[in-house]
Amino acid sequence: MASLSGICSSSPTLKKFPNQSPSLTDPLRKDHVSFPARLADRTLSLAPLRAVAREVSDGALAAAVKKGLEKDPRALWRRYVGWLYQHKELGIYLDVSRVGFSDEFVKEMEPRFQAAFRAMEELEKGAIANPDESRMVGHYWLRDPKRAPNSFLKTQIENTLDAVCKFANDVVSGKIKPPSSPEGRFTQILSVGIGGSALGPQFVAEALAPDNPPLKIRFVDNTDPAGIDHQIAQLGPELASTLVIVISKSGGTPETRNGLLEVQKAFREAGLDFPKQGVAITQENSLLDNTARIEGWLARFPMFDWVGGRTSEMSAVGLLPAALQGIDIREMLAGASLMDEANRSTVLRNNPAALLALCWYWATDGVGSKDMVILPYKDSLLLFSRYLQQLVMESLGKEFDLDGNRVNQGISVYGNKGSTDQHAYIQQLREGVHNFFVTFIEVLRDRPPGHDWELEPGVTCGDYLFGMLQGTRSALYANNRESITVTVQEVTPRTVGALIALYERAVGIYASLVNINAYHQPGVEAGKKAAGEVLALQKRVLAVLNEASCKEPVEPLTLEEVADRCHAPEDVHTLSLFISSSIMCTTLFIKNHQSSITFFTCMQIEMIYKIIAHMAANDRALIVEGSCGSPRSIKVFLGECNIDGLYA
Ligand SMILES: O=P(O)(O)OC[C@H]1O[C@](O)(CO)[C@@H](O)[C@@H]1O
Repeated sequence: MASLSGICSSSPTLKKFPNQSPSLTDPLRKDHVSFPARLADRTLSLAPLRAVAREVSDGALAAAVKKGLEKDPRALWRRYVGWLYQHKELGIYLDVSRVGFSDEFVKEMEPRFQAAFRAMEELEKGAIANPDESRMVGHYWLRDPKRAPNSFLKTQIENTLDAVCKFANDVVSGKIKPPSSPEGRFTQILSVGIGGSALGPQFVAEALAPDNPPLKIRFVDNTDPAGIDHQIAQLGPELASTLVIVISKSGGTPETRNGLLEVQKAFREAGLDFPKQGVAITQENSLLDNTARIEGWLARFPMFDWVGGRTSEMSAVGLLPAALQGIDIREMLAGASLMDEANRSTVLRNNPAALLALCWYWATDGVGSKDMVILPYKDSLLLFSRYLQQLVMESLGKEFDLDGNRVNQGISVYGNKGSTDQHAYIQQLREGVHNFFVTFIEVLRDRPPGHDWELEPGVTCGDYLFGMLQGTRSALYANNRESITVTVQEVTPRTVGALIALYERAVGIYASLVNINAYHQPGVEAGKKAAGEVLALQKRVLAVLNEASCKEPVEPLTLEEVADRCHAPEDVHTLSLFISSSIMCTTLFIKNHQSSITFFTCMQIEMIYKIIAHMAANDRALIVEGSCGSPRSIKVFLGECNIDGLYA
């Protein structure tokens, strides 16, 4: 290993590139980030350094650090060679030389890594690694079933894989056919699912689907009616030869349910028999599973309790759509399994996932102080950053650590692809606010053999892409911006499987380092609950308006009147979720201070206003007098009175 003394020689624990920061007394500087309690040991170790640093004037400090920063190409080469990780069989390299951690930092972190390795070993043996939900975490068993903690789970995994392969073969070969398609075989997949039930399949389809797959894939991954209409319109008459795969671990996610209902309506309107073209991937006995069973859908595949949505790509969730597109899923599994094996090493420098976690910890101070920019220089890997966004942010973005301390952890992830992004935001990365570190994903093979040509003497199109990556990496480093480079030979099922496994494990290890549960997502529930409450309020608004509109003469209501009539004691809890006060709201609160309109009703008025504006924009038999731009002028009633009390 190369000596790192030249890289960060001014102090073992000196954060890299501090010459970037003009003032050590600036409260926004990262030195002033409040460290979570569990990280107090590191804070202490930085304290003497900060004391020294404060004694040095900004200019002198910058000069001192500049001297210490490694810009000598020979020393940098030694660091590169010393830390370069290679997985020979997979043809994957990991270069962490452009992240400025020191030997002392690595030494300091070693006990924590050993603890993380032990935690990972326990997890793989079937420990309850997700304590809040009392669940095992078993996505690693999916690519190596013999590691499952019992033979029942092992058989479940193997049987599911066999069933996926058989079903996909039968569909592709035309043995399983759509009932009324002139094509005589399935030609399209419409995948309905969201979050972990969409992002993996989307990434893999973009990365690996051949130019002419046996079945082409489309996604409904939202409850946006126009988006769903667009997908269905694009299918056109091919709806008759579309296999609809509905994916939801819980089987009750509203967006997915809505997507299903919309697609089923399109089938009815086209005179097609949905169950003969429907497939469900979900947990046994979920709402979706029961629906599919009762309606007699074409097939059902299980999602396991011990696989989280964001780590489900190697379950039926990812494998079935991939196999139907002609992607070699056993190769994906083999790549993931090989990577998992490497990531079981307890020697940090031989463990690529641990090396990534080390870099993340160093770059973000272990508190998410910098964002992770993912830049694959390959069009087919465009969706990798989007996939990683959920994997990293839903796993690491946590309010509390495992001991109940408030830590507000996380690392923000974004990115698209190079060199395209060089013409969008690299300007800021090079010269602007220094709040990120980059991960370059380099693919050595430009295009399949035999297709290359030189567009100028000695230079191919791919050479330009290569040059852009290397140039950007160097330019960022020259301006003290850190980067990691992951290099793969080619984008193949094997390397994609390995990349997914690499990041899954890095997230798990990093979570251990910062002592959080990476496998639950309590924060998502608040938004879901609030959305349900908005819809409940909408129903109450409609009931109130209906009652007033059934009167003779019709009684148009102001927003305050609607709110007053909607008001019920339980709103106090409900509406506290919407404390994003508006001017209208505050004004009303002050104006009506003496009256019966409470602050919470005031919150309700804002939401009622939004509900009415939304319904009015969507031809919902609502008549609004006044201007939506001045909410207090509004009076509203229903165009049709519904005496059956339909909205009650
Ligand atoms: O697969 P399901 O249960 O429909 O959930 C979809 C997504 O919703 C979440 O639960 C929360 O966003 C994700 O973790 C998950 O991937």
